[in-house]
Amino acid sequence: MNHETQHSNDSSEDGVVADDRVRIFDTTLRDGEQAPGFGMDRRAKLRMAHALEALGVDVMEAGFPQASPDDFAAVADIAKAVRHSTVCALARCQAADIDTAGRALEAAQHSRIHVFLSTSPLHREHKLGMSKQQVIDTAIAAVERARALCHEVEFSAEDAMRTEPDYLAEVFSAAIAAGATTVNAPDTVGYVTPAEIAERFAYLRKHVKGAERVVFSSHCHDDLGMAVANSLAAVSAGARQIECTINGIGERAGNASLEEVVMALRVRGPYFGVDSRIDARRLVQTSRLLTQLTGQAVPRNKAIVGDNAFAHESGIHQHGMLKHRGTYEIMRPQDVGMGETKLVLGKHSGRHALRSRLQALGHTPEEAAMDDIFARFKALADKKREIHDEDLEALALGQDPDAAGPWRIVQLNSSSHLGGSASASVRLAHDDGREIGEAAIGDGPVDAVLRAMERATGTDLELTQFQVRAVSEGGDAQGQAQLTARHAARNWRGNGVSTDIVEATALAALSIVNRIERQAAPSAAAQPQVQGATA
Ligand SMILES: CC(=O)SCCNC(=O)CCNC(=O)[C@H](O)C(C)(C)COP(=O)(O)OP(=O)(O)OC[C@H]1O[C@@H](n2cnc3c(N)ncnc32)[C@H](O)[C@@H]1OP(=O)(O)O
Ligand SMILES: CC(C)C(=O)C(=O)O
Repeated sequence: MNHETQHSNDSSEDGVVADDRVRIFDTTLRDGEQAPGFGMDRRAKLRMAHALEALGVDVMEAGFPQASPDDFAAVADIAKAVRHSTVCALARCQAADIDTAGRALEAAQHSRIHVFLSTSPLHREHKLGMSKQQVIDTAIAAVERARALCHEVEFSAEDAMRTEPDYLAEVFSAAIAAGATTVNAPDTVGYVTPAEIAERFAYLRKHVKGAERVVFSSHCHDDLGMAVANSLAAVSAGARQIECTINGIGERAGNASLEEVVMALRVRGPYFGVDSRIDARRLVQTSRLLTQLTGQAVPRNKAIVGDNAFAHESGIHQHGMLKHRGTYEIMRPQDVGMGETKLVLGKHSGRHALRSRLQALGHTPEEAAMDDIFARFKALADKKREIHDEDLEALALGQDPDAAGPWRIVQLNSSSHLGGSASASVRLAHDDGREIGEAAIGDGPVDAVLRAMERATGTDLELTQFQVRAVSEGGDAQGQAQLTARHAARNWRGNGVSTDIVEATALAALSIVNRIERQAAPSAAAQPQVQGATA
């Protein structure tokens, strides 16, 4: 099958390649998929291919058809389905691989065969057993064979960054003469530094014959954590294709992350002077689809797509964000499809963020109440990893103004015994300077703590109603204890909120005792009738 070679490289009339944008060559479905734990069958690969096309990748490397019947079928499926990206297949410089790739790509709207061959001394000698000239001859034969079977050919010099620069230029010159329209210089083992790769690409663009007619491509691995930086350094030195993967998946430590490369070019556009055509608003959904298809999640701190990428917990950051978003964000979450910025309330949060959230929930506590709410918030946050809105509601509720009073809990312990009984001990402090400790045994921890509270405060509480309800999510959810007790021929109601239901009960009892004591105080007559107290 002969194909008129059509440059998908946007080359101008005289064959000089347009320099104005970076082509995104996604290899999620090949380099990404070949890594342990990330395998996908043909159905999964087709679903991912549709997402990559919608994302706007210029090229998607759909697989390695010679690898297996299922990978051949996956490439063929994708070639049939995808219309707005070039569909690429990888092949060794062996006739059978190349012919198989050509067959798999037959239905493609725009097809590319990507042939590769090692060029470094170590690979030449120990892996291939080839001389320099044999490598060149093999590469030429492979490119010429592939040209007859697809629209365009890419040649990769595997382990290019550990290849002698002058020899690498010689190999690329031969591949271009044979018909390659893209030449790719992979950092196959993730070895090079940004300064070195920039120097190498500048050298290649100067010394490769036909350089002006082809696209130079960079394919970086992350063994030393420099894949994205190296890819961007290559762009600065003239590379106009970056090979990358969603979530940075790939061999060993993975490849350059597509979302990071794309957003670096987008956010620092003036610095790089070129951009890709990726629809960045689809980055998060594409990342999550890959997670769903492979079952491999990304870490919370993953750049661009991680759950924490636009989440702020520390009080200083939250205060800054409330004043001006640019204090701690260099892009908007909406730009990558992440939704809204999150100010996560937790033990590192400050008053500004807490007040802001309470106001959003309809609570406008007075300054004095705010200090107490903040203290209870911090105590709660020390126990819970994240504070949910329900927790805040409960705190605001639990901070019933009537509940404030002379008594406060200093220490509380309880333990259950075989057979169901329990013991509890409390240490309470009073505004008048008293500090009282008492212990009690009860039918269970709630009964025991109520008895201990009665003993410590000298207040008889005849429990008439006891309700507990979860007021937030998760295993460490808070519970709200609501008590009704009779004292001095009246019903008194109190509530307490805590992740520990025994503590919630103690707080509820304390709110009743405080209310009773305030009621008994000389100025009580001036106070309004309190909620929950009935004759
Ligand atoms: C850097 C990269 O990521 S390259 C892509 C790596 N991806 C994969 O390998 C996944 C798919 N691979 C496979 O399924 C298998 O390796 C196959 C089907 C391609 C080949 O399997 P086998 O024929 O059993 O060979 P095997 O994988 O054991 O060894 C590789 C052979 O290819 C040769 N070879 C390796 N790279 C190349 C190349 N670029 N061009 C030509 N021959 C090559 C090796 O010299 C070796 O040859 P030998 O069998 O004559 O000794
Ligand atoms: C096949 C080539 C491009 C590759 O994956 C590598 O060298 O890492």
